[in-house]
Amino acid sequence: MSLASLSFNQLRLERMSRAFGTFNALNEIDLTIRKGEFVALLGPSGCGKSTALNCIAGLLGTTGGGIYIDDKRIDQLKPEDRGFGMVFQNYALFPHMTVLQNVGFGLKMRGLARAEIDERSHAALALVRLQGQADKLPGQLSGGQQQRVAIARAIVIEPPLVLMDEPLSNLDAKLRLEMRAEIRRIHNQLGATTIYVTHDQDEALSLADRIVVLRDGSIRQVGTPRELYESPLYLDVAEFMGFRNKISGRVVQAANGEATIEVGGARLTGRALDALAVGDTAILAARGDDVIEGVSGTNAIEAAVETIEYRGREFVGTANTDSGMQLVFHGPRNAELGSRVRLEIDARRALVFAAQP
Ligand SMILES: Nc1ncnc2c1ncn2[C@@H]1O[C@H](COP(=O)(O)OP(=O)(O)OP(=O)(O)O)[C@@H](O)[C@H]1O
Repeated sequence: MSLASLSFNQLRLERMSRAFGTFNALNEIDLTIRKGEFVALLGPSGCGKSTALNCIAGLLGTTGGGIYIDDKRIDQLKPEDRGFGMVFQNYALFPHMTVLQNVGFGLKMRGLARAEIDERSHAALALVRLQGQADKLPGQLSGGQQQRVAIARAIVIEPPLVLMDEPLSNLDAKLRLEMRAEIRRIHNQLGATTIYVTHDQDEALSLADRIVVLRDGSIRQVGTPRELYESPLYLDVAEFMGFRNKISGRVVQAANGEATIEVGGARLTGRALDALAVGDTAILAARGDDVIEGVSGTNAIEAAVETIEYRGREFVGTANTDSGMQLVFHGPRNAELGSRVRLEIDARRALVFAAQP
C-alpha cells in the first residue's frame, strides 16, 4: 500500500538507531516532525545526517527503534510503499529520457493513465519553472535546471514527505542561492513537509523552520534558526553556528546569567550558558562580527593584527592575543599589519561555556 496519497499529522522517530557492525552511526534519535514543517538535519561530515535520511526513506534499514506516521509504524515498509519524494545531490536523472518522461516516471510506475501522467508532469514542471524544457534531454540542461527536474520528479507523486540530501552541493554559489529560494517557495506553495540534509549552516538557517543539529549520531540540539543562531547550548554547536572566536580564561564573576572571565589582564563578559563559579576555567565564544576594532569599548582585549581584508562595507581581519589566541574581527579601517588593536566584544551576544575537563 502506498502512503503517497495519505495526509498525516506527524512523522515520529522513536529511538531510531542504525549500527554498522559495532559502530553506531545513529543513536536513539527521538524527533517529531509536524505536517507542513521544513526541518533541516545539520552537522559536520560523518555525523549521521544521510544515514538518518536514508532510514526515513527506507533505503537503509534501522537496527533499533521505530518510525511512525501518526500511529502507523512504517520502518518495515519498502521505500516505494512509504511513497516519499527524494532529491539527492547527484540528480540521478535518466539520461536517455526527456525531462517530461523523467518527471512522469514515478507516475508511470504507479500505473496511471498517460493523459494524467502528462498533465501532472507538466504541472510539476510549471511549479519548478521549467515549462519550456519538457522535450529536452537532461544533458541539454544546466546543473540548476537538472536539479529542478529532480525536484519536479520528487513532488509529482504528491508525497506526504519530501526528503532532500544536500541537493544544492553540486551547484555554483550563485545558483545555490537561487535554488535555495526556489526550494522554500516550492515547499510553501505545495504545503509540503520537507526534511533537508545539509552541512551548511547558512542554508539551514535560511530554509528551515526547525534545525536539528547532529553530532556523532546523536541529536545535540533542536531549535528554530533564531534559537540556534543566538543561543547554541553547547560550545561545539556554537562553533558550528559560526562562533569562530574562542577565548579561554578564568571566571572572576558569575551572576544573573552573565559571566566575566579574565585573560591576560583583560576582563570579558558574556551570557553564561553553563553553571559557572568564580575560579572555573571557561571559554567565551563570539562571532567575528561581534568582535569590533576601532571603538573605545570596555569589554575589550588587545591583540596584534595578523591579516586584514577589505570587504566593501568594512574590513575583516585576524589578530593574535598575547596569550596566543587568534581572533577574527571586523572593523571600519584598514588596521596596519602588526599593529596592536583593541577588540571590543559584544557582551550581549558573546556566550560563556564551562571548559570541558
Ligand atoms: N554502509 C556503511 N558501512 C559502514 N559505515 C557507514 C556506512 N554508511 C555510513 N557509515 C558511517 O556512518 C557515519 C555517518 O555517515 P553519514 O553518511 O550518515 O554521515 P553524514 O553526516 O551524512 O556525512 P556527509 O555529510 O559526509 O555525507 C560515518 O562515520 C560513516 O563512515
